[in-house]
Amino acid sequence: MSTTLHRISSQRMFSGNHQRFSHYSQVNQCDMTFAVYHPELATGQHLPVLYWLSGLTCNDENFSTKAGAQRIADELGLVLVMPDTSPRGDDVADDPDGAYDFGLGAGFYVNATQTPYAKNYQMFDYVTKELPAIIEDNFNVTDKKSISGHSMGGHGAIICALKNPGMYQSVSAFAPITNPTQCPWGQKAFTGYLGADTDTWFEWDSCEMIKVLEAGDPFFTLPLKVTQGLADNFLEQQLKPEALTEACQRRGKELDYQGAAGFDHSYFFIATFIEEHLRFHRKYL
Ligand SMILES: N[C@@H](CCC(=O)N[C@@H](CS)C(=O)NCC(=O)O)C(=O)O
Repeated sequence: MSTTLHRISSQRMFSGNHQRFSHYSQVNQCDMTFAVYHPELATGQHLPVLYWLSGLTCNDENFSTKAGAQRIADELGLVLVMPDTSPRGDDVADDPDGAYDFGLGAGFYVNATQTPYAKNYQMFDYVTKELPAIIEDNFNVTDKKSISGHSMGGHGAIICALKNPGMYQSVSAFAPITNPTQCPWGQKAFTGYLGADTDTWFEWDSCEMIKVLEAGDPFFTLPLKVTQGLADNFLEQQLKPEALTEACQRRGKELDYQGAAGFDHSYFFIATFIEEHLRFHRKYL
């Protein structure tokens, strides 16, 4: 069934346009917002897509206004697609205390199974199925796609790749929450979205999934790049980059890991390294 898109805004930017859309999401059963930057290097040219998944508290606008990605995407001929980080709306369940790390702005890119979240929080299906179908139906894109993100979204990007063998050409992450079953942000989110039975959490944890990957899984050869600020105040308690580097090392999975001295968790960090990540993805798209 085709989806009706409502254009919220359209701004000329470099050779192309930065546009925001809303639409009714079948999987999340509410209106969702996303942004697309499409270079117009040659009118009508079909271009590959990089999906960007943002972190806690964000919507589509944090990345589009702070990362400075469009200038490089324009040069490289890459379409950027930036979804929101959760369902939204007055009828969508939120954290009971309105906390920033669960509920609105914090969908964690999982498919919730628990009441009342299961009704609207199907963010994994949204970013890996519904949104790509909408993008392919409505924009001049090829079927080549890669995925990247920050923090909750950095982990989300890795999970999307792990759970969809062959779907992406490359994956990268800035300061991902690598091992959510072992950190407070992840434990809170997974308890709320997936329930108290921790056995159901492992298929949503990148380190746990890498541990049990079958030999020959396409993830083993998927280009993977991670950049982590070493002055990030969430480093030890929430992000645990060594959990991911160790999981990859144990399974012989190549990982281009860069610790960036002096950088924190902010979009100043992302703005500094986004060009490296976009050039990395372009090689495979
Ligand atoms: N609000 C939280 C931190 C939330 C946070 O740092 N969010 C990151 C993603 S995990 C972000 O990108 N924030 C929005 C921004 O910097 O524009 C706190 O004060 O501890």
